Amino acid sequence: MQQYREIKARHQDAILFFRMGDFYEMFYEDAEVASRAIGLTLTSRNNGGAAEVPLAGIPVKAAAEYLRRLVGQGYRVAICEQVEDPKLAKGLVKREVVETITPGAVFADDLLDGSRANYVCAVAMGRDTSRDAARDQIGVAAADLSTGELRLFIVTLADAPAVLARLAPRELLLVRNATQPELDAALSVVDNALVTHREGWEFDAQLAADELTRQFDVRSLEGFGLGSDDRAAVGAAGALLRYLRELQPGGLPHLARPLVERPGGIMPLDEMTRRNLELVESLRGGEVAGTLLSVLDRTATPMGQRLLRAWLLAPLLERGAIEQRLDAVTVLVRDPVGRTALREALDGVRDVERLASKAAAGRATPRELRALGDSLARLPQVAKAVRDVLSHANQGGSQGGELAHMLQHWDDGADCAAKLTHMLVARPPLMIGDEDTIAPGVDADLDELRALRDGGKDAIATIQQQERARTGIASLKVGFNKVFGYFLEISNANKHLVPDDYQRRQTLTGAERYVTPALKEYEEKVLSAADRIETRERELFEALRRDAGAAIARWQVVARRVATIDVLSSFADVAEREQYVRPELHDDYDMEIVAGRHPVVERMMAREKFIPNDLLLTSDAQLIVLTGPNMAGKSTILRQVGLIQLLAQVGAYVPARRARLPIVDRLFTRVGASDNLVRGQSTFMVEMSETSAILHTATKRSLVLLDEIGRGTSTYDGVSIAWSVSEHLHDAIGCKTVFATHYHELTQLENELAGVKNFTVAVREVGDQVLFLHKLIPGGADRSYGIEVGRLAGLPAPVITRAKEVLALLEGEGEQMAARLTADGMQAPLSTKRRGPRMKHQLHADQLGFFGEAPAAPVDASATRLKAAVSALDTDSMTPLEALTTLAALKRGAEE
Ligand SMILES: Nc1ncnc2c1ncn2[C@@H]1O[C@H](COP(=O)(O)OP(=O)(O)OP(=O)(O)O)[C@@H](O)[C@H]1O
Repeated sequence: MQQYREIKARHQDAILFFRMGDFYEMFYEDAEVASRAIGLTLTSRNNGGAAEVPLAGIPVKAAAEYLRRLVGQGYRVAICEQVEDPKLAKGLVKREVVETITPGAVFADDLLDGSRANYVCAVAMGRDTSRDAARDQIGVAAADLSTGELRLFIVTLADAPAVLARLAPRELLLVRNATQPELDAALSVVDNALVTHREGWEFDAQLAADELTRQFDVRSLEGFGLGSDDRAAVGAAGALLRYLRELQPGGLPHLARPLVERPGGIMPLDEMTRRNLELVESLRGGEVAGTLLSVLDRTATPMGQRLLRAWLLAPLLERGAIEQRLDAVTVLVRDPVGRTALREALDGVRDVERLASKAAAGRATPRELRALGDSLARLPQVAKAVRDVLSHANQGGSQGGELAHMLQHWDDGADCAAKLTHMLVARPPLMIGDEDTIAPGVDADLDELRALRDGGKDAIATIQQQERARTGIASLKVGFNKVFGYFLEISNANKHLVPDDYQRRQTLTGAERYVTPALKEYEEKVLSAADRIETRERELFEALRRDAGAAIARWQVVARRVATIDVLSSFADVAEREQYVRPELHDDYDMEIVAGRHPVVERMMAREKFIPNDLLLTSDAQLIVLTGPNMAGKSTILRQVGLIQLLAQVGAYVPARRARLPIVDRLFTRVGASDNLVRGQSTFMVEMSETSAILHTATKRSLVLLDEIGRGTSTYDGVSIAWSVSEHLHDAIGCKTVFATHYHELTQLENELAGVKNFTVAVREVGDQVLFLHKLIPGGADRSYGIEVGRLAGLPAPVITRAKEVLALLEGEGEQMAARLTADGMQAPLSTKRRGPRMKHQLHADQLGFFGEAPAAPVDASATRLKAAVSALDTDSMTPLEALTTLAALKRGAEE
């Protein structure tokens, strides 16, 4: 236990799997935690007379499954192996922790999702002093151990959540005890990540620079595009490297040189937009089904699948870069035959990125190394298919954009592929020794040993014939087991025929097993050959794996290119199948979508059922107020505009007949009330902070899509906020905006502001039923048909009838109110600038009065009346403003 305690002391925060023979044992608290977490049986062990030690063990062979479950629940597990042969050990067997597995640092396939990267991110805060006004700067270092990818991000505090949400790390490394409330807020977008705190000095930029230069064997970090102002990112990378090295004491030979990303090239997508547009996860359930990703994913390789996901979360901002991708998609769309050939070539390509990483980390099994070889061997076909597509395109005068870049300095590692497929058998075993791994004809020694082994086996088979003839026992057979080796088995019925020179080895119920000197002689040959074969195979295999792994940088590059080709061809495939068009991008303001469709909703119905819609946003119509009944399709139109713009900036074709689009610098989508209660904020508060973020960040070049601002509060507060938000977006920001709302009052904005246009989604009334036409037409809606939708949803008939009565009453009230307002000399009923607080108050009191729940001011002065009024209040459903207003009314009542 002494050895255990010493090792455990160095791995306090992990569950220690302590190797003892064929088991990993866990002791004390580790055993208790593991037994609770994954239902292991807890036993105990007598610790030399001292107290009982809780103990739980798992067989080494079954460890992968237990690991998967523990790590899946967010635990870290340190694997402590016996690092010397117990037979050769003098005294206690030496043991060491060979790796620590955490949710963010795993290699095993069953702990990874092939369709997404598995990042561990270190985040540090710094200051950018290079500008006139020093600004907070966030450095994020992200590593995916399974692919060897290392990325550094230098972002502003405001953009940090977008980057982190995009990376969706499984594990976060933060400075211990740092008081950084701004950073904590930014980090709140990361769900379900294991947080690991590290000492502040580990994030020191100077130390980190040393760490990085040592790891990548370079003189300075300038070659990576890192300068002295990037202290936060460098610090984060240093801390991350140090941490990963601790987890992998064997080193990180497969870690690629860092790719640095700065603001500018990529549009930061905030969490609400990412969620509301359901880019890679559905709003409900967080699944891929029903997302943009699910529609666009026709990739053939896991690398392509991962890259597609990353692209959808990182739209581009530079027109040149976008056009490069679009050019590539165009040549692929125009050449269906070439594209089919390309997709066929891609089809058998496995996860080169992860397989190569395993090879470099010395973990690839024989089967995986062969899969790497087979996949690399297919790459020349991929290159040929791309070349064919490009040469067709060239004949038509097109250069091929990004696709052409993929072939520049193309290195598919044909040499290595040939070596791997030549040296390894076609279907190698999972482990050396189970079956042959190295192909025949590769190594003379090995061939000779195999001839010996096979000759021995043949000789043994001959012995069976000879001995049957000699003894006359037809059922005599030669067998083998690991304990006794080769033997001759004779059933009890024939025991009397056994010759004298047979030596008995084993007695079974119905038979006896014997050996002869000749059998032993061949057995010796066969077994020693088998031992030597395994040793030689291991030598050859490990050398081969080292060679393949040493070229990791080449494989990382080619894997990335294959992924890009795969995504581009997936875009082309979807474009053709779903009849998407190439967006026409320009640098001006206007946005024109002709017959646009929602890529996901249209797939949920027969193609002709989905009604396409046109949308024009220009400086004369920069803010569209979109009203219309419930269920008419307002949210669908809103989202489809966002998705079309996003797809265009990702470099994909878009679901429309024609789309002339500007490049927008930001895309904001606030839809409905998102459920942020988990984060301890009220729905309305969340809505307001999201709106506030948009107003602070949007520019003239942004696209803002708002659905139902202000719904979470009282009608008058809501309308007032929606009104002033629209004015601000129109006057102060000037961005393109589509504002879907049930507040029909907002349609009056069209009369007041030059760039506002009203649109509505048409419905037709047939009798007392409503037909949803889903067609966008100019003008405003005057009714919501909410009750009709309630009826469709199955509200009981009496409730519907009563709702209609109440509506009629309310509408009567509204008319009276309008009349009163006009009498008061108000121009536009909702020109809030002109309407003072007194008036708001008065409106409110009317509203309360109608429902008769709260006391309308003035309240009777007597204490009993006041008490009754207070206890009648439904405080749970009141908004803060209602509460204040009512309180003021009560106070006035009390004072009278
Ligand atoms: N263009 C369209 N063509 C065909 N069906 C559509 C179209 N747009 C929407 N729909 C259908 O109508 C349903 C309701 O659409 P949506 O949620 O966009 O309505 P809404 O006006 O935003 O409703 P609410 O105001 O109640 O939120 C969609 O789920 C879809 O089935």
